[in-house]
Amino acid sequence: MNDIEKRIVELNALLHEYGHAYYVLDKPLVSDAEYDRLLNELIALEKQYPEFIYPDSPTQRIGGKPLEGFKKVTHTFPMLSLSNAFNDADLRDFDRKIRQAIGDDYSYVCELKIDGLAISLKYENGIFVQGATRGDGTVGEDITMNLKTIRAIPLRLKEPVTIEVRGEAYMPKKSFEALNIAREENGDEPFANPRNAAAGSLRQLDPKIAASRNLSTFIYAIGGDGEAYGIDSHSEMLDYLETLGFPSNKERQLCATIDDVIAFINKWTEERPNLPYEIDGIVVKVNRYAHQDELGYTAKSPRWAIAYKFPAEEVVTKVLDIDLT
Ligand SMILES: NC(=O)c1c(N)nc(OC2CCCC2)nc1O[C@@H]1CCC[C@@H]1O
Repeated sequence: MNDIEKRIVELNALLHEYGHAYYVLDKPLVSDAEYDRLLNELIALEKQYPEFIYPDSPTQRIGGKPLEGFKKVTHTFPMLSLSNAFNDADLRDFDRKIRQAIGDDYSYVCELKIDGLAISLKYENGIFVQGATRGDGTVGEDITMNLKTIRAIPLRLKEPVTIEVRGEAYMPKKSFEALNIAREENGDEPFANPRNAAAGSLRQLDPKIAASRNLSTFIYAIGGDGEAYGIDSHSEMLDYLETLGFPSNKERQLCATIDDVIAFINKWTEERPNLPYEIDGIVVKVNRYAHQDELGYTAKSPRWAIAYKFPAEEVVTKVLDIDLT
């Protein structure tokens, strides 16, 4: 490897590290100016030596020309949905069924239910190779080009593993507000909510539009059985995803009893407006994989998980500010 290629490899590694620190850990290691200086050096070297452009180079996040359409992708493992709970009685009913099936030595993991768009990401030997929407759970759309523009999605993992992960792509509240102001100024129809805005952004055929929408993501599952990675529980799996370089939501909590689950739900019912992203509920999952295997699945969702849905907020009709002059 000559000195030029050595420098290109070094710049790739540095920019992956700095990008992870900034976009995933929210703990910058260098100034924006330093990051941009290194990125511009890499762009210049790749221009001069295109044979040394790596597919997972940070310069490849915003792809080339707009697509004609989206290819269909059949998920290796179906992307399941969640059954719903709407009140304490539903939650206690869920808990009773769990206890009847597996006894009483179990615990739950509670997660914020991110109100975005479910996605699936495929990595081969640690390199991001394909990303898709959930679609109908079995067949989704290949939106790899658009997902590459999401800075929180690593193009290269910290370990060279071959893995498929699932998560939620979302648009932060502040980005949603700014986008709608811009759309109204341009005479475009504003998006109804951040979920629609995220979905609309990822369905764009031109990746430059998706790149401009400040999307992010939280990853919350491994496709297929996590045991293959030496993991025995959901909480361990989330920690493992973080060591690989994925963003996972830190507000999760291990709950020993359904009362603790209800306390967690009450806490986030209060805290919800202060979050920088929209959530539409709390996902409750039995933690240990052995228990998940025992409980199994219905046709479309796991028996070991439930989504508590917040009550739909009554729509406050906008009071038109009438000009009284
Ligand atoms: N939206 C979420 O934050 C979320 C989550 N935190 N955890 C899961 O667990 C999956 C894996 C097992 C079955 C559902 N799913 C989520 O969202 C799903 C995507 C499709 C339907 C649900 O909204």
